[in-house]
Amino acid sequence: MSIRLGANRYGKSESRVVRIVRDTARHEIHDLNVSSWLRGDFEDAHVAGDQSAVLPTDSQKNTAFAYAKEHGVSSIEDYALALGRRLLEASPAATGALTRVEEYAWDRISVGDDARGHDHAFVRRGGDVRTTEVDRSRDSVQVVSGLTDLIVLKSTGSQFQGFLKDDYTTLPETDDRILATALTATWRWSGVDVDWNSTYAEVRATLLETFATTYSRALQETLWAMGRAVLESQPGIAEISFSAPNKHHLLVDLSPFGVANDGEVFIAADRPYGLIEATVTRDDE
Ligand SMILES: O=c1[nH]c(=O)c2[nH]c(=O)[nH]c2[nH]1
Repeated sequence: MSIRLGANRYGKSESRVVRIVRDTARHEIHDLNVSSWLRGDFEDAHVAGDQSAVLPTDSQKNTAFAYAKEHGVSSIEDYALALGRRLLEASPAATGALTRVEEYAWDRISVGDDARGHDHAFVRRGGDVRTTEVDRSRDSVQVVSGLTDLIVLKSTGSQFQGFLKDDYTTLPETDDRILATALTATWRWSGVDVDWNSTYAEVRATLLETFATTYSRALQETLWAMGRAVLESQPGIAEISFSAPNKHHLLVDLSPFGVANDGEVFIAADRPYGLIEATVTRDDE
């Protein structure tokens, strides 16, 4: 019998790093969830109990906090690039470092009629979360930007019909339904010379506008339309991937009460949900 160690990696997950920029009276906040992993030759740590090559996950966590100050957080991508570079430098046995960062957005509290909002009081913005994943090896780097939990709904402009039917198919065809999802999207950049913050806002706006303005014959078609629109407008993006739970809204039968329901009252079913996933990519990638 031959047994060997397979793929392995290790790191610190979900350090909640909050960086306040307080160089002036008008503070800024970056509220992050940071995870890192090192991969490489860590065989001895597993099979011989020898930890001499292992940079502790505690040190990885400390670096995440120190770098929030030493490098700063101009964007989560820029921060993750720097953190990954440092972890790789600090760990000779590592061949790669993966850094994942989520950012929770805060808005300034508006006070009176001052449109600028308060200098140092914030209210957490609900909704979607910006994400990045930076994968560094010794001679390459790959940046994926993204968002998760972008909850969107169309109250019409969506159908689902003409689908394959078998003995177990009961779903009625519909030419007018609610389409809703909590979108996760990740887009891979072909380089790193990118304005991370402005492109993030542009991609998010493109996703929303395409969702709103495209008639949907299925969530699959909507993902394709959103992906195409992003690749058409952002030459630096090589591919975009989606994970989209179909948040079913089922028409409630009000006829027992003698009440008509022409697409007006729905039950939002949380489970089960269809899960539609797709990647839209350039031909030459
Ligand atoms: O947009 C949809 N795609 C499907 O694949 C599917 N399947 C289903 O039951 N409803 C839907 N809706």
